[in-house]
Amino acid sequence: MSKKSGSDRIRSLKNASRNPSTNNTSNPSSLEESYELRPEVRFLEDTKRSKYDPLFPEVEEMLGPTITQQPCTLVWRDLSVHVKLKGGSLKRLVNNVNGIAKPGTLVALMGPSGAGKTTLMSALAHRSPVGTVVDGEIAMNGHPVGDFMHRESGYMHQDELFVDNLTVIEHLTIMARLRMDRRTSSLARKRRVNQLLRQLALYGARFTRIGGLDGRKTLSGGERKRLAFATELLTDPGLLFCDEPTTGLDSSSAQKLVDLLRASAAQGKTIICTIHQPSSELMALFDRLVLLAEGRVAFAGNSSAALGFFESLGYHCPLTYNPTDYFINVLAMIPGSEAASRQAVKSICNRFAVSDAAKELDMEIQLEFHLMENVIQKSQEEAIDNFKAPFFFTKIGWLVYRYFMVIIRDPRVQFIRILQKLAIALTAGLCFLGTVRLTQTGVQDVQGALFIIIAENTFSPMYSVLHMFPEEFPLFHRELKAGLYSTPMYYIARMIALKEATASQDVALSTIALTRVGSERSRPTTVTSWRRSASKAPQASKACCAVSSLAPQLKHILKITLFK
Ligand SMILES: Nc1ncnc2c1ncn2[C@@H]1O[C@H](COP(=O)(O)OP(=O)(O)OP(=O)(O)O)[C@@H](O)[C@H]1O
Repeated sequence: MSKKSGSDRIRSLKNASRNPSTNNTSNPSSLEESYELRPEVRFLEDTKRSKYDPLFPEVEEMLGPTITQQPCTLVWRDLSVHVKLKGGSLKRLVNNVNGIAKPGTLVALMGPSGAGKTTLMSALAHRSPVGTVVDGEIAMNGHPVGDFMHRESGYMHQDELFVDNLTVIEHLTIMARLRMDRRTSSLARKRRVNQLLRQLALYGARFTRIGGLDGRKTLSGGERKRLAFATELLTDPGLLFCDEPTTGLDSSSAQKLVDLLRASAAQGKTIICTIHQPSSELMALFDRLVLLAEGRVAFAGNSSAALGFFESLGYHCPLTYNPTDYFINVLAMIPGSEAASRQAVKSICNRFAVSDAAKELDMEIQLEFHLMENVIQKSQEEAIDNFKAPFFFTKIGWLVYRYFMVIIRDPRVQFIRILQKLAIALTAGLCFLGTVRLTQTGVQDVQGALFIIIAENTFSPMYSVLHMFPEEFPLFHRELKAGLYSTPMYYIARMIALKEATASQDVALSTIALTRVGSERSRPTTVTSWRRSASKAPQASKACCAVSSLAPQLKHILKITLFK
């Protein structure tokens, strides 16, 4: 593929979204052509095959894509978002906003910090935090938004969270199992993972660990963002929300990521994206710009029309200025003159509310609500009801696999634990070597040995899981809200993985210590003691997991357990 100049690329990407003939999900070449794939993802030089390879690329080429996304139109009218404060009063974060996002469009949601961008996007995606009150109408394809939005739309968070010890392909495979319809064949799942690895230029890094502290190669910031994007694209949702996807990336990685968003929009997706300080070239890739300030819409429309609107209000962007930076500066609160800034913002929002652009937008929204009520609602309901989540035990199985990998992929911790167990077992065994006798002293010795073994099998697993929940809570909470699994599923899977991974160590401790202590004459007693002491560890772990889940932070848990 020949290298295109920036403006050529923007033109071709935009044309792709406008031209229905190329705007077809059954033609993956449009994405590949518009997004310049790195040479290594073309597989030509890649001869290494392993059991993790999702599918051989030539088979993939033959089969072509299977998933067909549904075009999504999202409309919101008179939308206000309030948050409940401690005293019970409500604080308004988003104030009576209207808007529309159509298939094939990439919408940039911009505004100064604290303008309400994340709050608005969470409300649109039906992912508002607890304690938030959303008023107004939001509809996707004629259906008021509800829990189905977790399945029908993707949400790329600003801070991407992963199980760091997994490799890219393991992560995507597990996510495909948890997210995709249970009737999707194994072949189709592998094909989807394979497609995404290729399309998002992650194929070369498919065996790379996502993160970790053991000095191994891990994903770069840009690759992590692309992996987060790939995760959301697994089910090929028609609607995608991206919260500051370019934050923390250098300009070239940011450009590549927005190119990807643009290319996805060109395939018919509706993408709403909050973004900070985009360059002019990046901004040119967006179809629509929505400027928020103080929770209100200061402008909505084509980014080129924004300049005209601000100029009509007397705000002239200097030639050397990036227009979007200029708009944000105009709408930002100036320290020391907040009242004047607020007044200026209020006046801009009021002027926009009565502008021709706002009237046009209102008409479009009214029309969309009207059409939706009559035409599409039924088919959308059918499509929503049609989704079949994976079975309970399938999810548990894949979660167990994931957590098992987390445990065994941290060999240093395992190694230290084994050493510690061996040391304790040998010390206890040597201290009480051959002390099992049917005398008063013998019984007391056995009691002492059992106490040490049981204490070790109880307290050591307890403390080793104390940090577990606080560490995993953010990811657990996010995946729980996304409907990937339920709390009981998480708990059961976590416990099974924990038991399987550590049982051998606990059994080894009891066995070594008790065989040193015990004698040939009391083998039945030794076996009973061994069984009882080894079984203490899982029970202790489970009890401590319950304590671990009581508080979201480790310091709180230490306070609970140490009674500080
Ligand atoms: N739970 C809450 N309680 C009180 N105020 C809140 C709460 N959540 C958000 N806010 C306030 O609402 C406003 C909008 O927050 P939001 O996160 O939507 O802004 P933003 O435009 O996304 O900002 P940024 O670009 O800095 O991420 C901010 O002033 C924020 O402090």
